[in-house]
Amino acid sequence: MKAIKVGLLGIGTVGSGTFQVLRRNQEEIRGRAGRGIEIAMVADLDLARAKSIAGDACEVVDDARKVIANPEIDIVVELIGGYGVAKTLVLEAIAAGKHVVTANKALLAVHGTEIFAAAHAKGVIVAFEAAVAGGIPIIKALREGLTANRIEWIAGIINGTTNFILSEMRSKGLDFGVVLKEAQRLGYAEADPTFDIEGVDAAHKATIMSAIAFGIPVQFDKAHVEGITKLQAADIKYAEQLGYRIKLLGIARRREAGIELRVHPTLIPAQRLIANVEGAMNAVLVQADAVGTTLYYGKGAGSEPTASAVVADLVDITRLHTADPEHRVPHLAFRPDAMSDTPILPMAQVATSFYLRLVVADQAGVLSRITTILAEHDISIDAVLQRESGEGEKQTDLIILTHETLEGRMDKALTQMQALETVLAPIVRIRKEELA
Ligand SMILES: NC(=O)C1=CN([C@@H]2O[C@H](COP(=O)(O)OP(=O)(O)OC[C@H]3O[C@@H](n4cnc5c(N)ncnc54)[C@H](O)[C@@H]3O)[C@@H](O)[C@H]2O)C=CC1
Ligand SMILES: N[C@@H](CC=O)C(=O)O
Ligand code: NA
Repeated sequence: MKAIKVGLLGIGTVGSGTFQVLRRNQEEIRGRAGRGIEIAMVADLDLARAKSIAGDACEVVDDARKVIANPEIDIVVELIGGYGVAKTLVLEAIAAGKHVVTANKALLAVHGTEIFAAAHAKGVIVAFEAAVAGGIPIIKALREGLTANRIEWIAGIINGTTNFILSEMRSKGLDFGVVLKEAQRLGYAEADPTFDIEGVDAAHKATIMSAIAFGIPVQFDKAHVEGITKLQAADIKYAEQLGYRIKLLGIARRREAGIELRVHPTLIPAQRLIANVEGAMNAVLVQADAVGTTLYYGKGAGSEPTASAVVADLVDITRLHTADPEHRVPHLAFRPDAMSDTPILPMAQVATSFYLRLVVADQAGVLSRITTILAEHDISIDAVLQRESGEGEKQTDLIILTHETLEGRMDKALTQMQALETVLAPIVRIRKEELA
C-alpha cells in the first residue's frame, strides 16, 4: 500500500526529533501501521536549517500554506507552537480535510473547543499525545486505558523545565537563573520560558487532562496558575525537615460542587514515588474508582521523547483514518453530546492543607495569638515547628502545617495574622497534598 504522506510545519526541537525517529524506525513503524509513513514536505521559516536537517529526502519550503495546499498530504503535523499563526494553520489544515497532529498544548488549552468542533464537523482527527507530558502516553491512558473508570483526581509533575530547576536547586544548591539557562540549552523550555516558570505551561496541560478526565470543555481561563518564581530556598529546606518535597503540581480534582483546576508549588510527602521524580522527568498520578491509583512516569520534554508521542499519533491516524468517524475515539474521550457543564470551582472553594511560614517576633504569646486566629476560622493544626533563634536574635521562623480547609477560610485567617504587629514579614503560604 502507498505510504501515508505527512507535511511537517516547523522543524525545530520536536520537528527534527520527529524526522529522525520516523526515519530510523521506519521498518518497525510500517509493520505496526500497516503502511509506510513518509514526511513528504517540511515548512520552516529557517529554510537553511530545515534543509540541513531534512536533506534531500523531501521538499522543504518556507511557506506553511504550501504544505496545507498540497493535495498529496494526508496529515499535517503542527510543531510551530503558540496561539498565533499555529491556530490559523491548524484551522486551515482542518478546512482542507487534513488530519492534524500537534504538540501545541497552549493552542489546545485555549482554543481547543473551536479546533475540536471544526475537526468533528469535517470528520478529521486532531491528535495531541505530545501536548501533555511529552513522551508519556497519558492521553492514551486517560482516554482509552481508563475508560471504564470514574476519574477522581489527577496530580502531575507536567513541566520538565521547572522540575529540572527545583531538582538542581535542591540537590546542587544551584542558582535559579543558571539552571533555567541549562534547561533552555537542553531544549526543554518553551520559546517564552516565563510560560514554564510561571506555571502557564503546566496549566495548559492540566486543562487538557481535566477535559478528558471529566468530560468538560477546555477552560484554561478558569485555571489557577502559580509558578515557582516566588519559592524561597528556606521553604525547600523547612519542607525537607518536615518530611516533604516541594514540586510544581498540576491538579484536577472532582468535588461535589465542581472541579478544582490548579497549578502551584505543592508540598508532598517525601516518601511518595512522585516526590522522587527528579530532573526534567514528568509523572502523572491518576486516582480512579475501579483501578485505584496509577502512576505514569517518563520524559515529558526534549526532542525525541516528544517525537515519540508525535509518531505514535501518526501511527494511530494511519490505522484509523479510514474508519467511520463515528467509530473513532472522541477527541476529549466523551462524545460531544455527552460533555458535562460541571463548573470549575473558584479558588476560595478549593480544599487543601497548607504549609505556612511566619517570621515572628521572638516573644511570649505570639504562637497562641496565631493559633487562636486559625481556630476561629475552624482551621486545625497538624504540626508546628519553630526555628531556634540565635543569641540576641529578636525574630524567628514559625512553620505551621494545617489539616485540609477551604482556601477562602485560609485567606481570611491570613489577612488577620498578617495584621498582627508581631508578624514581621509577608506570610509564606504553600499548599500541601497527601496524594494518598
Ligand atoms: N521542546 C519540547 O520539549 C516540547 C515542545 N512541545 C511543543 O512542541 C511545539 C514545538 O516546540 P519546539 O520544537 O520546542 O519549538 P522550536 O522553537 O524548537 O521549533 C519551532 C520551529 O517552528 C519554526 N517556525 C516558526 N514560525 C513558523 C512559521 N510561521 N512557519 C513555519 N515554521 C515556523 C521555527 O523556525 C522553528 O524551527 C510547541 O508547541 C511546544 O510547546 C511539546 C512538548 C515538549
Ligand atoms: N517546556 C515544556 C516542554 C514540554 O512540554 C516542559 O518544560 O515541560
Ligand atoms: Na504524552
